[in-house]
Amino acid sequence: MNLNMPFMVITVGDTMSTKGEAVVSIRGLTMSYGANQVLRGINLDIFQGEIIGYIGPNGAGKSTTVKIILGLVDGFKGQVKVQGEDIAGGGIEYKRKIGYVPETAEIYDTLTAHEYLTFIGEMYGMDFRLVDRKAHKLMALFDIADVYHARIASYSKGMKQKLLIISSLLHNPDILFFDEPLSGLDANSVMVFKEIMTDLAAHGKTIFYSSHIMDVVEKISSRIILINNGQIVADGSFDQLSQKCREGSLEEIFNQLTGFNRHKEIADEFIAVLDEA
Ligand SMILES: Nc1ncnc2c1ncn2[C@@H]1O[C@H](COP(=O)(O)OP(=O)(O)OP(=O)(O)O)[C@@H](O)[C@H]1O
Repeated sequence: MNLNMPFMVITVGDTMSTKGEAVVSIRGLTMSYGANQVLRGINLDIFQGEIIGYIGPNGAGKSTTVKIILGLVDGFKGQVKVQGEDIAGGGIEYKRKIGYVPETAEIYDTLTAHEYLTFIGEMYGMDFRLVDRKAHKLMALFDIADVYHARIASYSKGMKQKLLIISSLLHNPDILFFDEPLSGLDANSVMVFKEIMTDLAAHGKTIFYSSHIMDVVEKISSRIILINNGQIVADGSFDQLSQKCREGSLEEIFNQLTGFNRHKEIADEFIAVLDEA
């Protein structure tokens, strides 16, 4: 592992001229919570059909970036455009084209999935019967159709996660933001969801996928963006990043670019503290 260049910026993506207009365009994005400057000048263009693996250490600002794009967080500086529309303009129409699986979600869990999903669908202007039929079919494909009329409070963690995924996709959005979408899913469901992501991109959808599961990000992403200390420190396909960093896995690239190699030392110290009398 080469730790001599922990904070270099690696950008190896194509230029805009080869890909048309950006679906999401971010310029000079900064964001602070009080004295804590979380984002320090993010510049980013995301293009149709890309699966962006958006990675970085805990607290790096991944969820904050997504929430700003979705219009859920105010107080940022810089410019964010979604399909050419500046989100600071106050319009909400662009949100119809977006689906979102948040890292942690508040679901109305006294509702049944039937009630919840038809409510969400109708909020997007869908016909009740259409959303009901689609919701039931999608629940069946995730093997949870039998609880369609059961209260969400009775669901396991993975069942709730499947429900969140379905609710993000019901209205067939063009741009998907998935924040740790695999959380709680069993191995079979992970395989299904990975295929769904690939198919969505092949159908021209754009996916912004934030996760700490490096081997999935490595395999699924057409482009990987790593942020550290509020800045983009790497941007390119896995093959491009691995050639530049001379590392074999995304986990090792992550270690190198975040300047981290103390895992063994920290684990040893952790055990030593547990052993203290
Ligand atoms: N509502 C908030 N108020 C104050 N600080 C916040 C708030 N939300 C996030 N932060 C801070 O912003 C920083 C970035 O948080 P964010 O959730 O964007 O990180 P992340 O990269 O998604 O992390 P993780 O990988 O742990 O999910 C952290 O220091 C966090 O404490």
